[in-house]
Amino acid sequence: MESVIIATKNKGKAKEFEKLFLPKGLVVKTLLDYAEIEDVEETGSTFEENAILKAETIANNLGVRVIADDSGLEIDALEGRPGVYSARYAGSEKNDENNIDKVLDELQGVPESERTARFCCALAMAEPGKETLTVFGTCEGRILNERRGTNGFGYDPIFYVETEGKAMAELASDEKNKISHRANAIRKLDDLLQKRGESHE
Ligand SMILES: O=P(O)(O)OP(=O)(O)OP(=O)(O)OC[C@H]1O[C@@H](n2cnc3c(O)ncnc32)[C@H](O)[C@@H]1O
Ligand SMILES: [Mg+2]
Repeated sequence: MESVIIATKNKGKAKEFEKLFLPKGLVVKTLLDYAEIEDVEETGSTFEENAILKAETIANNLGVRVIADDSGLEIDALEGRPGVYSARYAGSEKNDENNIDKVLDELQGVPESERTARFCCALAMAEPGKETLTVFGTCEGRILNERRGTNGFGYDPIFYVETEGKAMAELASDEKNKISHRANAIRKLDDLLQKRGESHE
């Protein structure tokens, strides 16, 4: 089977990409398969900039086409935070549980109607000698007062999806993969490639 390289070390993302690309007949490889590759510093101020940084650095390093995902949670009552700092919101160690606690603390006393938020996902596809493509997907929701569900990763237990009537972490993976920011971004990438008469190979 053909393969696609995703420049991520996040196990939660890796699992989702595997399931999202399998129906396209593509096996996913991630940086978890290339332990020797060092982390790319995410110095950009937007999801797009960071996705491009990760994709181009790893594509040049490996000499092949690579897709990178930079994603996170934008909370309106926090002026868009944690945003590009989502992975390390509660400190320099990446810790999903501490990140959730920090968000819940900051939103204490904020009423339901003002707890609107969205997950964002920028994907960049880079290949040495070619123009880098970027796409952007979102998923609207609101922040719960406490955790619900154990599926998914990151902020999924406190992100309520109105259209599903469930927290993201209460959705089965195939349900999340229909409506997520990541799924929406992949659909846009597929459309862009199709318009250009290209494919993922
Ligand atoms: O950079 P890579 O290696 O891909 O892994 P990362 O975990 O550092 O990923 P990001 O820099 O894109 O940071 C995104 C953070 O946003 C959160 N996040 C992204 N997508 C999410 C999702 O689908 N569900 C819940 N949280 C998500 C999660 O906490 C991630 O750590
Ligand atoms: Mg990162």
